[in-house]
Amino acid sequence: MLSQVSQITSSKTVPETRSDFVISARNLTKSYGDFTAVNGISFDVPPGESFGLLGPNGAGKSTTMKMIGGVAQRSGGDLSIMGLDPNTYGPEVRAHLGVVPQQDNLDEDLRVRDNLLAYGRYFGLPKSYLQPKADELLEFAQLTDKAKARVDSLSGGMKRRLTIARSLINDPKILLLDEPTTGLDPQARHILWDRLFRLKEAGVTLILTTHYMDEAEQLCDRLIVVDKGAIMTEGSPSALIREHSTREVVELRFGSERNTTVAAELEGIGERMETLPDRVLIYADDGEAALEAVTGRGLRPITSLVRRSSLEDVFLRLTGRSLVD
Ligand SMILES: Nc1ncnc2c1ncn2[C@@H]1O[C@H](COP(=O)(O)OP(=O)(O)OP(=O)(O)O)[C@@H](O)[C@H]1O
Repeated sequence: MLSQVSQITSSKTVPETRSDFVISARNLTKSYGDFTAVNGISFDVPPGESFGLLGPNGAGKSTTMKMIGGVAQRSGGDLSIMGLDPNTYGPEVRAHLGVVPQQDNLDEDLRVRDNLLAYGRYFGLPKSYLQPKADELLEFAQLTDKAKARVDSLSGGMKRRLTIARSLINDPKILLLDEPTTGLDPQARHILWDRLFRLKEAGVTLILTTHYMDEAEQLCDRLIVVDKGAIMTEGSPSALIREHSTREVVELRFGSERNTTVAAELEGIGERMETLPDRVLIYADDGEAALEAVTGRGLRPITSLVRRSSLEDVFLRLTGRSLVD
């Protein structure tokens, strides 16, 4: 189907390109006046990969997505999508992309199924393709029984699924998802993750931004950790955790007054310590042994928790800050 979409939207002769990557970025930069939102980032995404941009608010994730999606012009660097430069081949590149923006921008005046049909018509897709495709996508988004419902009657999770269904109308090879589950409750997030997994299984390349470490760990084969417009590190979630953290972490809460003063008394326990306003983190491969060492010194935290290291710990290690402020 994609070729059909490409034919419909293509106005130029598209060069034959060969690349091992569906997206390649080199020194990608975006400035707004004097402010550099994306500061020379480089990455490659092979086909079928689920690739994440993880970072706090303002890191430059959405701006990067907008450059890939052709919504924002880059200020510098090179970008290739399916071997094509989106600056030169905008419509041809967009024919390969599905875009799920951070804010749902569904047409609230149209019913659920009509949203899909209207979007498909905008792509110039024929009715004979669109009717069955809309039904297939409603099924995929678990919205078949909502086909005739008004969009404003849908829950946040349903709206997100409809936005994703809509982005798939042209059978894209690459799906761009900007903060796909922000604002959703845990159940809605899990349903969405499951749908995204299925797309990945079907061979769609997923590019997603998130500031949720659990989402990145669940969905991403590989990710870049972005802060202040630059890449801090790159790798699979498990490799990043292995490289930048210990196996386990002990979280101790001594009360807001004491958390910052207790550090000296914990000296030497575990491999490393982070003191945050609300808790102290001790990094150790054996968390239980580290906790025993704490209590062995006569220290009595109000709460204690031994957990596996996560991408949050990677971010903290690299930036000294928490992912979610
Ligand atoms: N049109 C714009 N004009 C000026 N500055 C902008 C514009 N768009 C984004 N910025 C700034 O660029 C920086 C990066 O923004 P961006 O939206 O890419 O971050 P983000 O990592 O996606 O964070 P969020 O999750 O909050 O969207 C921010 O400081 C933001 O204020």
